[in-house]
Amino acid sequence: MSLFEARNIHKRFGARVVLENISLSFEEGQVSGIMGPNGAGKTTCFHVLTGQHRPDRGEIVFDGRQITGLAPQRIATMGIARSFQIMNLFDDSVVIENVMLALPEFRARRRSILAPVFDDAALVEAAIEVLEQVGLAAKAWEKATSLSYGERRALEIGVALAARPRILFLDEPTSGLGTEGIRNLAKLVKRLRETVTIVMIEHDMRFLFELADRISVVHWGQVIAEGTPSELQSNAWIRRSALGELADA
Ligand SMILES: Nc1ncnc2c1ncn2[C@@H]1O[C@H](COP(=O)(O)OP(=O)(O)OP(=O)(O)O)[C@@H](O)[C@H]1O
Repeated sequence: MSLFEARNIHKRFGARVVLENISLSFEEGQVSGIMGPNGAGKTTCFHVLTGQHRPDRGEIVFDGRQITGLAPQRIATMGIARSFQIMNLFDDSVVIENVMLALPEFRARRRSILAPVFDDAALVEAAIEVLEQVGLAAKAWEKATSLSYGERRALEIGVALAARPRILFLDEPTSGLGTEGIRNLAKLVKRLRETVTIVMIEHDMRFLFELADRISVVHWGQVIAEGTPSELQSNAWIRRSALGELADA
């Protein structure tokens, strides 16, 4: 059985049907990609899978357990983490504090986010470990605002990893990054896939085709194609569509 499965998901906003009978499955230890044109329903799909939106129909199963309709906080504690399209960091804090605040042991021990955190050696050590995973340990004590855009993206992933998820959802991780930032992010994803299952929405085809084991193409709120990168490169629809920039590469 797949680690994560969404079956026959429907989602509408008023009269607008955004997801129409979407089924997706993500295997443990793999990088899964979701691609599709703007407005296809990809982000809505992530919102439904991670609990921000309740589906109108369908079910979501994680590690054999029904999570359909559970609150996002509950879903997060079960080992499902996500990053958002818009970066969501505490800019006035130092890098390490962003991670510390997201550690489950911080949440368990501290009642107020205003309480001092740096006197807790175990928390600092746990946060440093996460920062090492995303290549930011050397910048632990710098202000979050001093980071480059690519480093901020890595920190955002670190914040998601602080919950020690089994599956990590990334919504357009390359957005806003230049060539070097994308290259560094690709290296980071390759490292992280050793320890966490990854699902990412991505417009950058080169990035996605290089990293993903399997890709689902979402269009008009449906999965219109699915397969390995090489299977998809020969898919007639992909070759015809504007998404097929790699088809002839
Ligand atoms: N809360 C909402 N209420 C009404 N309509 C919504 C809501 N959220 C999304 N939509 C609509 O659903 C459609 C799909 O949006 P969504 O953001 O999921 O697409 P997407 O594939 O992620 O696009 P992009 O690649 O541009 O991020 C859009 O037409 C959007 O306007």
